[in-house]
Amino acid sequence: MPFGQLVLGSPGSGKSTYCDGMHQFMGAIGRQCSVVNLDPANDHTNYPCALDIRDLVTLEEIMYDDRLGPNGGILYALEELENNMEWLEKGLKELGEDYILFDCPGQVELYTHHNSLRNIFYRLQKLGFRLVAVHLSDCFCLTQPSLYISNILLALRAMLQMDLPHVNILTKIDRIADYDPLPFNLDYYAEVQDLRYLMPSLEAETPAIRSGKFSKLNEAIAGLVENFGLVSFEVLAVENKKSMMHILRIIDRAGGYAFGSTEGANDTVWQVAMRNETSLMDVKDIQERWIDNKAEYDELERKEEEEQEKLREEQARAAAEADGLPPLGPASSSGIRVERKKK
Ligand SMILES: Nc1nc2c(ncn2[C@@H]2O[C@H](COP(=O)(O)OP(=O)(O)OP(=O)(O)O)[C@@H](O)[C@H]2O)c(=O)[nH]1
Repeated sequence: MPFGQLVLGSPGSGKSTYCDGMHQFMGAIGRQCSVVNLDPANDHTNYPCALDIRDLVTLEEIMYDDRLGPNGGILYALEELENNMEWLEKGLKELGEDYILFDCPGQVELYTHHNSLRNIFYRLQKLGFRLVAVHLSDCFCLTQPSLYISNILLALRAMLQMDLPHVNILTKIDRIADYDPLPFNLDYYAEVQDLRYLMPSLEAETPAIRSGKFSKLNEAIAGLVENFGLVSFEVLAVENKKSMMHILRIIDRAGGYAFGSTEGANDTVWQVAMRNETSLMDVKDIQERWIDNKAEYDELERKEEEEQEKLREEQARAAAEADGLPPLGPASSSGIRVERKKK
């Protein structure tokens, strides 16, 4: 049974970098996976692209042929894909891969109200794919209450529209310590606790429109988010292996990968749950990890990785000697290194 992640998020939230990092991380843990590019505007991918929507349709062609702008062009391209699902189905079949990362376009209309993306994945579900929507938001949004609340609304809308197991992630969390100090602990934002505490800073942000109506609107939005009670965020620094491991565990649970590809196969659900429970205890307090003691943790993890690297090299050398082979060069690093794009 194939599994997949739909990587969603507004432009620049880190979707392609995530796909690249997750692809490398899965390679390092021995899980075969492929990345499929579904963004018709993405003409350069850092990851090895197993299947590319641009082989079916490109944004430039659509904009030229149909005289559309970039936003309309992307929506039209996804409608094209929806009408040519055989192309995607055939491509996925030929790949024969058990795990696929789908790098989606950044146009938010595609996962707030336009139906093509939803219909495409609905078709894949019918083919047996077990999918998880992974919705990314740049943690920069925490620096302004209005941005943070907009991102919550966006995440909520995407959850309702995509109607799939869903994991929301605040990306680039390694940068959060570089921004101005936040008025609340990082957990407050990640757990989406009572938004009413943010109201004074929200109103201070826009003094020109402060009014009774504005306050009521904000309270109504806070009430709406609270009533749904669906949104919370995980945090991620894509080059940090522990952070990637934590995210993948959560996604595996959300999509059922953690329970094996067929019910009753291998370990029981309880065995898997027990195993994950102990590993989840390793998760640190995010405020402490990414803000209060970030430098100390970075240094600690760097040393840990160096030691693991040395150990791997020694083991590889010992294994080669035992087999009577010539000594090996340095073992290949399983660290995630992603290419940085200049924006
Ligand atoms: N520091 C840091 N930078 C990151 C991280 N993830 C992504 N970035 C950077 O964020 C920028 C945008 O990342 P992309 O992966 O291009 O974002 P995208 O969502 O694919 O963007 P579009 O293709 O425009 O929709 C790049 O410069 C990345 O290097 C992270 O975890 N930490």
